[in-house]
Amino acid sequence: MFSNIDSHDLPAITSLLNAISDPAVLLNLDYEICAANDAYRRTFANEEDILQRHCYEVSHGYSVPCDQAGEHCPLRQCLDTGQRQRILHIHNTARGREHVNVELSPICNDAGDITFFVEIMQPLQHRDSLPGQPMLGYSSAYTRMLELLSRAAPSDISVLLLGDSGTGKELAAQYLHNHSQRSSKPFVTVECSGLTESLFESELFGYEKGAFTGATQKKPGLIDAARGGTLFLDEVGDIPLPMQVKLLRLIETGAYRPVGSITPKQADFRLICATHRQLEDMVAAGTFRQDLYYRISPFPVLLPSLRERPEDIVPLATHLLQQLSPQRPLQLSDAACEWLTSQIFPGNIRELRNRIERAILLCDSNLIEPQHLQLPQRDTPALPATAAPLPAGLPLMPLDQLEQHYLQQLQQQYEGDNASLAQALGVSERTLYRKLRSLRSQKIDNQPF
Ligand SMILES: Nc1ncnc2c1ncn2[C@@H]1O[C@H](COP(=O)(O)OP(=O)(O)OP(=O)(O)O)[C@@H](O)[C@H]1O
Repeated sequence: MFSNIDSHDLPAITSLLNAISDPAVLLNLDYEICAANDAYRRTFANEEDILQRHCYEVSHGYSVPCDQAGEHCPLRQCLDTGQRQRILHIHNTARGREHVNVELSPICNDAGDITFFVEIMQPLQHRDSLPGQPMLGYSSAYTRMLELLSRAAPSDISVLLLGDSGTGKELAAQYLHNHSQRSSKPFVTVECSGLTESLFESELFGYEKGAFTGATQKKPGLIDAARGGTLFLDEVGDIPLPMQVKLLRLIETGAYRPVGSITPKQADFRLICATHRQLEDMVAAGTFRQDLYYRISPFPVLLPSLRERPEDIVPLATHLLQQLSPQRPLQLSDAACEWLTSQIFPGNIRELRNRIERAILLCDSNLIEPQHLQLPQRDTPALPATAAPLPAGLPLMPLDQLEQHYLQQLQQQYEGDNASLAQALGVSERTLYRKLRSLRSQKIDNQPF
């Protein structure tokens, strides 16, 4: 029947595969499913006969192998390297599209040539960061990010979550905690921006009675609250330099002293940090300690912005619609989907969420149209009124030169507030920094138009 498998062998191979509790199949070199265990049939086959069908067609509905459809193909990689491969893929299941951890191992003949593969699949269950708050996204940029999270979650490694505002860094931190061995212990968030030095110490380390005016009783700190669990330092890039030293000491020694106490205490937490800032640039500028940067960043994960995953906008908007208005059977019209996909959301998912929340209130029927989603004035944040219009009769010049003049002028108007400037221009701060860097390196003259 199939390459090298006799139909008489099928029951024995199937019962071997049944020894694996996760869904598993035997594949041949032609990507055909030669045998499948019961768990696979229950999870993915949906009562269909899947033997002799191609894995890429059953799993993804493709007519060609994944690597020819622009995705990573573990079978191809396994063939190329001869090694076991692990990857996070999106599979069609009876419940719809789901992320699945795929592990593919080669089986060789006596001559050492690969003849078959055993593929074991673990659906990435409980993708919820919080109850009812799934990490939603099917684009390859998002799937790659989710794969990193799922690999890091079970270990105790410190993770640094990077990404623009509203990309889901806090949700990702919750996900890491919920899928870690510390998940039954507390998840404690420290909002680092705006903390003064004394507040930082007393909030984080706690204090003894009488340690300072107003300390009428002993108070445990957030490190105590996170004992055994996860400490999430949000906006870690906003911690001023004097406090960075204290944080570094804590991370390096695991020891701290409550304010007013002489007895050191031992901390026990897994550290997750997040920032929308470019920490490497801050290290270069001397505003973030290099030693602290290395301590918090052994496993950096970049959360993609919505601009990098426009195909996720409509699924996200649909999910938000159901989440924010569970009682009403609201839907997005085709025009609304088209409009949403064409938009730039500098505030990412948070901004999308705000638009949906507003549209729910404005829509009287069950169909959300573009006008419910559009803001009254402009759809992209307007530049301030002080932004000078380009003068008429502007000499013809290369576009990149024009961009440089324009950015230079805007930078003066924004007085160095690059975060606001980036938002107004609809680009990430990272992109703006890159453009400004090239502007500085080219030393264009400072003349306005
Ligand atoms: N993948 C996702 N699926 C569904 N909702 C999401 C996803 N990512 C983020 N959200 C929602 O978007 C909003 C913003 O997410 P979150 O607060 O985690 O972003 P953030 O990157 O931490 O933002 P900031 O840097 O401004 O603090 C929240 O309401 C969150 O529930």
